[in-house]
Amino acid sequence: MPPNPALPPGPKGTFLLGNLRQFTDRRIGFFQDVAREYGDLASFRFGPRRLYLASHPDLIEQVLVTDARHYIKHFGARMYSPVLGNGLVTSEGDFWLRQRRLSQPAFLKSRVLSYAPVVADLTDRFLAGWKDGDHIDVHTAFSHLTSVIALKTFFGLDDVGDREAFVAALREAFTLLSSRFARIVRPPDWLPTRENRRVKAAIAQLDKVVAHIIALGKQRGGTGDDLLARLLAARDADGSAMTDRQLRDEAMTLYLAGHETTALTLAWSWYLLSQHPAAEEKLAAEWRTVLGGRTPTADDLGRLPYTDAVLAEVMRLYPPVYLIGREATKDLELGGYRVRRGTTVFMCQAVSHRDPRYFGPDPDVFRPERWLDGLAGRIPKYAYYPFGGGPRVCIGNGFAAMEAAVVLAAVGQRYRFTLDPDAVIDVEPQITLLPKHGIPATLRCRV
Ligand code: HEM
Repeated sequence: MPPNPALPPGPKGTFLLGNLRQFTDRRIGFFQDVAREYGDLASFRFGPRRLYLASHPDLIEQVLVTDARHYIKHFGARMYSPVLGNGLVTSEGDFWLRQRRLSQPAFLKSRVLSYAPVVADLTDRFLAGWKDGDHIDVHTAFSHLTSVIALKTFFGLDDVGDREAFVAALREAFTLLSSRFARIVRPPDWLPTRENRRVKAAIAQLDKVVAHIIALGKQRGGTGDDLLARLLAARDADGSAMTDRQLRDEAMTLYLAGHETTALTLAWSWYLLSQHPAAEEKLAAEWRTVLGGRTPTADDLGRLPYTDAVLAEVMRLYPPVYLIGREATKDLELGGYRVRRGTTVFMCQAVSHRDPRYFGPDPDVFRPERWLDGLAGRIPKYAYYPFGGGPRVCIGNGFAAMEAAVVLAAVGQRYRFTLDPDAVIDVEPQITLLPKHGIPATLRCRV
């Protein structure tokens, strides 16, 4: 049967903006309402731009896997290309494939597990600065730790000055670019507006800092254990290596894709555990039995089922990447409807992961036990997809799982977190799912 040429059902919007205001006001709430009211495939509009929301696992699989070659990343992802360049997250086609093949060996399971001792050591050092009764913002603290871990394991960077220069330059460039996302009209990049000049200066500064990091990597002769050393040594089938520009783009991409996402997993973990003492106690019991106070090693990682269940449940309720988008490169079919070339299809983990069809009558409840009896094998693959799927699945998912489990167990054996009684915990969905007002808490020593 030919696809229905009509649009899938969806909310009414205003003439000029479409549904953009509803989206910018509530983001996840907007997607939840759209899925609930209009079903597994809905449509809406941002200004002239036509968008779909796919909420059924089969439709998500069709976009991410079956029809993957006919989709590219959506317009929002392209907005960050001044920072990310042609790195793995933003590149397309043959170029992306070549880069993915060159990078993949650095993410082999055995390589990833070899970073566990570095993660453990940096976490121990980080904890040396903590004491019982300290008041912290959990999100800020774990962003700092995962940033230190990323800069060391990705680039071999220890120097505090280099680290701070990189983080500051990146923050400036990213804040400027993020503010462009929700605008329908923005001046073209070549126009010398005040904002464009600031973006240009911020990116020039960032490029300088990254060039320095890459030069340091080359000085070490590519012999280090970090990801950069592995990218420096990587050779294509024709023997060619990555150019400096490619190295810059991949370095930036890995850092950006790889540290805040893991920091959020940890921050939301401590928040949820602080609210669920029974789950926290079970976790502590698992660590006592398996680790007995030791910082976990790579060998321990397969022996911590409750830790894995907690992390799966945290990423179900608070998926660090809560939205994925793809743009059709030709007219396609999806769920019986036509997807015109240029249409963006969104898939929202924050909606899918709370779908009662797959997560039962309590989809909003934090219950790690639900993962212990084989739930992952019973639900469709794309009912739960914190790391995306298909050819563009997260290349760092094994790294993230290792890092989160090591840090959680290393920290959790020593400290608990008591949330401030007047804390307001709310989400701020930007590219990742941030806690809007942070997660203010007091540290309590476990021993
Ligand atoms: C809990 C932590 C993490 C989460 C939830 C996460 C999530 C994701 C998701 C959903 C995608 C797919 C985006 C799309 O399809 O448009 C992705 C892609 C990617 N992630 Fe992650 N990520 C995490 C950690 C990491 C780490 C640690 C690294 C690097 C070491 C990393 C590097 C990347 C890269 C390079 C891509 C692009 C892959 C490609 O398109 O070939 N991520 N991530």
